[in-house]
Amino acid sequence: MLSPTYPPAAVAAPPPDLSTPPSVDAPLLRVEGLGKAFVPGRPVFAGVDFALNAGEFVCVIGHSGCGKTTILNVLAGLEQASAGHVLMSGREIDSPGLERGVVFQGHALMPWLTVRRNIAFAVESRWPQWSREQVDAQVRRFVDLVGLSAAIDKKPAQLSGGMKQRVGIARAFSIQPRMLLLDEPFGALDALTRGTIQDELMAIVRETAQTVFMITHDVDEAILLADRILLMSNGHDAPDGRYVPGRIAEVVVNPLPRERTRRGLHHLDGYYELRNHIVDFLVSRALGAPPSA
Ligand SMILES: Nc1ncnc2c1ncn2[C@@H]1O[C@H](COP(=O)(O)OP(=O)(O)OP(=O)(O)O)[C@@H](O)[C@H]1O
Repeated sequence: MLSPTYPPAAVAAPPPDLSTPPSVDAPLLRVEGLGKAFVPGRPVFAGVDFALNAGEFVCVIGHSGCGKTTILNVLAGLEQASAGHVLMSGREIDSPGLERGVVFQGHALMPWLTVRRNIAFAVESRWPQWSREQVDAQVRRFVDLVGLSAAIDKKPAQLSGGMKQRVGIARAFSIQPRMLLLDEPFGALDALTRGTIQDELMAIVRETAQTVFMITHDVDEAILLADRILLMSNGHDAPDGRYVPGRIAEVVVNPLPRERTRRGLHHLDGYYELRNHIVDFLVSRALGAPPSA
């Protein structure tokens, strides 16, 4: 079954242009009937279907426990699903791979290595045939992109939380993955640093046409960054006693202009409507509560 979409099709989509044939481009990633049960008979989520097109930025939002990280781990190949398939360019994902870069909330840097060596380690794994000069040029390019050139020979303990998270992002981008998987990458940062890194991430994603799947709890972050936002509901017991697994309850297409900025976001037509729609979902529908009278 297709997930409902927001805004309603009549408002969101212009009439189809019948003068050109429909696109035959297959999505980069296709998730079909995905389910995961840690406890038999009570899957965290089930029947999760979505696709990611190349160059698209998709965020997933939902309350704690609905299964966001589990889905991301399955896409990363770090966890096996109980049901369904994840296909990347038509091939099943069943293990980690360098075509998928992952950034977690904790930066997961190697504390004994400098920024340069942390990133070089990833680059050397991706291109083992590269010379030392090629590796170093790639490292410097991505360290520069996240504004850390001055800290390239420092170790993680000498960096702030925001700087460490930038190193994690530079490392993920430096292997030029076909898809980037971000699990609340800015969750531990203060609001100011978070805003700066959001701007940087957006600039890099636009520059590199990167495909991104990102988990966030921050509605404004999703509205700023995402082309589409997947709203997930939690598994719960329905009033009739049936167990209802978590699922993607709705797919929200971001109608705001793609060249938006953090500062200008709340001045854009449609911003408050979109924000209220997502917040309403989180407050009244995401946990499976019956609609209030
Ligand atoms: N390895 C595991 N063994 C048993 N249960 C697990 C395991 N991993 C996750 N779970 C359970 O699955 C559910 C979904 O977890 P998950 O971390 O995917 O949720 P989430 O939506 O990412 O939550 P949060 O927003 O808090 O990070 C939770 O109830 C969690 O306790």
